[in-house]
Amino acid sequence: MANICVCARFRPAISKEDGEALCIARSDSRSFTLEDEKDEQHMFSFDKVFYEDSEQADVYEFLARPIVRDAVEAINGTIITYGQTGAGKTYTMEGANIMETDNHKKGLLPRVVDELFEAINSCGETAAYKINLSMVEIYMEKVRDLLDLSKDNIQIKEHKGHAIVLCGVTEILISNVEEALKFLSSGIANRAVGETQMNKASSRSHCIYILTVQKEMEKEKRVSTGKLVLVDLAGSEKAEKTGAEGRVLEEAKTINKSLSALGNVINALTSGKANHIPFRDSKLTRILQDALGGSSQTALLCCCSPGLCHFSESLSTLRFGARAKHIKASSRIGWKEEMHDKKQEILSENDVKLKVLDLRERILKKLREKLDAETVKLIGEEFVVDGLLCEEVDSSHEEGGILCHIKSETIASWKEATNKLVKTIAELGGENHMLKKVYELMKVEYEKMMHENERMKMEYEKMMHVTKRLQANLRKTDARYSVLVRGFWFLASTCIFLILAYWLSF
Ligand SMILES: Nc1ncnc2c1ncn2[C@@H]1O[C@H](COP(=O)(O)OP(=O)(O)OP(=O)(O)O)[C@@H](O)[C@H]1O
Repeated sequence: MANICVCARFRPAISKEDGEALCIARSDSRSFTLEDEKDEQHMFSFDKVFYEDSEQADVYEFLARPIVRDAVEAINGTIITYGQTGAGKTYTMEGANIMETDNHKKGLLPRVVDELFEAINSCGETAAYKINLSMVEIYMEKVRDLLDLSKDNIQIKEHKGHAIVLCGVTEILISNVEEALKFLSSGIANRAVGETQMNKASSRSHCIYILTVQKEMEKEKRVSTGKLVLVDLAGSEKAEKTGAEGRVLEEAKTINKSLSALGNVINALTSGKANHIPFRDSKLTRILQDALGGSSQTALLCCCSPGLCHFSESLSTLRFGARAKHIKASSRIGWKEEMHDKKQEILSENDVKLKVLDLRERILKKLREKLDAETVKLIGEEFVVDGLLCEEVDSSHEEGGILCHIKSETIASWKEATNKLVKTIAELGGENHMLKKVYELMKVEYEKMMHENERMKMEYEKMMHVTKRLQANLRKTDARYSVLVRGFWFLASTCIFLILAYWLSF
């Protein structure tokens, strides 16, 4: 998935909206028009649009499945649901209920869990997997551990390798789908939920589900990790419309503030002058730093209500999505290049170590020819102690870990590049095919023209021959004509002379 995959979803009208006019006119599976009461139209295009009749499974297949598959291969991914309160974010994420078994109502989260376990169970014995689950919510600008409510102010730190870490968050090792759903269900029960006019069970917090997939390859003695983050954002809302007051109003203000901070980050990332991205302006943007500014594969689902009365909220949600669509790999390249440089640095360090090792082996081999084995061993150890020569490179050490991490980043960028290449190759293939056809046509035309040319050449030669003959005839005719003229003048002058002579004789 290049850059950010942005989709829009319109939920069906709910009972209290029955009979209400709709604000959406479908174009195709990627674009639609939003219309207000005055028939003013706003065209939008996304990677995919899920209309009112779309299935939960369709959303999962398009938006989440590729990211989940990649997480198993140690590529980080983030899925975010965004939108107005009551627009269907939680329904999309969790389903009607996290334990829901009805396939029509089952949300992204249980499907993600299913797919993760299916993927790791079908990979054979080449690798051992561990899946850990963490769940936090950002409520009133505090990060709370939903799996251990005593941790109600978790700190966010940035690791050396730019990864965002939640310090001390509970991580539960889950070994099967049932266990995962059980913990998810108890975490969800701990979420801050309140009733607003718009939504009976409105999420008053941003909820973040983190599934970490650790893959241990025994043969290669390597461990790699893929982090899958699902974010169910709290809904943006207009206080006057939701009828919020008191605590609910305070919650709404905090939610709107953090969503504005998210909007500012998106604006900074898409403005092209991203010297400073205000990730630190809110807990939400800080946690999403990885997903938006880093190397994670990210999918954003803009949830909207289809009713005309929600037009302005839907418009602002969709504008947010349209803006996010412009977050390009370029703003995330800095990180990738840094990782690439780091990788090169480590690789060249290892290269030097290998050369030194080779030198050590050669020296010790020479010494072995002259000295006994024990003395050579002692000298070898002395070399290492003195720092003259190094010990063998162990790829499973710290660098191995960094390399694994870098590898996942590199795989992601290579994958992205490969996808682009495949697309370009397909396009070029099409162009090539067309050019070949044009070439064939031109060849036929050229041959026709050459043939015509030959014919014209022959015609020309014939004409030249005729012209020459005509010229020769003309010259002959000219000569005859001058003889005749001269003869005529001779005869005429002779006659005149004879007439004069005759006349004079009288
Ligand atoms: N695709 C859908 N199909 C059927 N019902 C839906 C769909 N999407 C949402 N709903 C229903 O709409 C209502 C509001 O949805 P939901 O709670 O998911 O909204 P939300 O965006 O999470 O709101 P908030 O931000 O307030 O938490 C719920 O009753 C939900 O069951």
